[in-house]
Amino acid sequence: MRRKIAAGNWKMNGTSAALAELAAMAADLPKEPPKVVICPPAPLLFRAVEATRTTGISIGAQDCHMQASGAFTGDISAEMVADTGAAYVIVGHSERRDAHEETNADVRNKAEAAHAAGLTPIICIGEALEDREANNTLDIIGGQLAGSLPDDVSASNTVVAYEPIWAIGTGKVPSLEQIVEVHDYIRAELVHRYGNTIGNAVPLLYGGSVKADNAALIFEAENVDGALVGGASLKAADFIPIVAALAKS
Ligand SMILES: O=C(CO)COP(=O)(O)O
Repeated sequence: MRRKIAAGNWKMNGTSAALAELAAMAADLPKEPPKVVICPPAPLLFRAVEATRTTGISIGAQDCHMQASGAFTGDISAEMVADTGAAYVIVGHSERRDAHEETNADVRNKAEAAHAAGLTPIICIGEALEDREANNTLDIIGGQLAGSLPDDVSASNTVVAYEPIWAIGTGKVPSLEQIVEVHDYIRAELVHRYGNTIGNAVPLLYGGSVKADNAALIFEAENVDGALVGGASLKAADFIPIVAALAKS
């Protein structure tokens, strides 16, 4: 069975006061929880790892640089992320592809840097509204998969997150049929490139306006193995019901 993962991306939200939410999440995890990963802003990584050390929660960063070190003011390397005790790193989020002009090749290089540092990259892909409206969704997703995923993907070292850009922070969620179509396509592409064993084992997350009241329906899709949650991961009271829905699915 594939790993189920409930991941929270706090984006540029949260100061040290937000660490209390991690304790609240840990206290309310369902019995036999899925893997829970919280990705706070980088300044909180060390303390978030400390705060979750004896819980079932893992910590991830929201980005890393593709180089191991050097003159890259303001950036952090995968090795630095790993040094905090974090185990995951989001790469290729659409907000970084957009605001920082990250290309598929950049994302692939970041995923390779993550692997080299022993981190599990959560590699994000997703189409814009104009791609969806022009019926180009699967072409875009296929190109992002081919360009953003490294060759050294294994059953345990990579997670892929499908986040349609038009669903992020908008309250708009694709229909279950649309989610099934894209996730089945991603699964088929992974099997095609990496073979049955690896392709069928890589967890696929859905992201984009996942909330407590729509999570159970989304988790009905066979190739949805969890969620990458933005706004609803900031508060334990909003996030734990999503974790519980995943545990039940
Ligand atoms: O971008 C996202 C997670 O990475 C999704 O954000 P929302 O859940 O706020 O729509």
